[in-house]
Amino acid sequence: MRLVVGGDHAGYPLKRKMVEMLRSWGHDVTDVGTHSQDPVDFPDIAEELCEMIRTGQAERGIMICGTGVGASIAANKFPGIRAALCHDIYCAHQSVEHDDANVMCLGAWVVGEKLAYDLVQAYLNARHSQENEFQRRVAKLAEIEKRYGGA
Ligand SMILES: O=C(CO)[C@H](O)[C@H](O)[C@H](O)COP(=O)(O)O
Repeated sequence: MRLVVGGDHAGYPLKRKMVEMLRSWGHDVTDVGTHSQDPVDFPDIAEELCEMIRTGQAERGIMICGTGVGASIAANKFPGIRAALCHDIYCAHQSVEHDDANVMCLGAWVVGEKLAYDLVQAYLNARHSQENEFQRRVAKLAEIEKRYGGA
């Protein structure tokens, strides 16, 4: 899968390992940074990551900050982005199956490395359900964006 991965300074150590792991699994990964533990602002990383999805350069994104909260708040500001903060396996796959999440957010201060890999695997293996109720709800999210000025 074509993936974009990013994170702030708090997420950097896990993000670096995650990029390596995803590549070893055969994914085509773009790493939008950050590339050190020098402080950066997560909204700037989120913008770059989300733009790659919005322009079709990546199918899904994974964004890692300290808690995953800032990453998810920021990513959900961008039209067309459905970001899910997932720290359990059930949400990791259901966020795609029901809600077609195209960005998964993780907190590097919250989950360990091994759980993070399992969460990402569950997220990437999941597919959005074609059932009417789930399609309808995702379409309504897009309608809300249009009504409130999103592109
Ligand atoms: O967890 C986060 C936001 O929800 C991010 O990692 C923030 O950048 C976090 O607040 C980092 O804090 P720091 O004091 O700048 O390391």
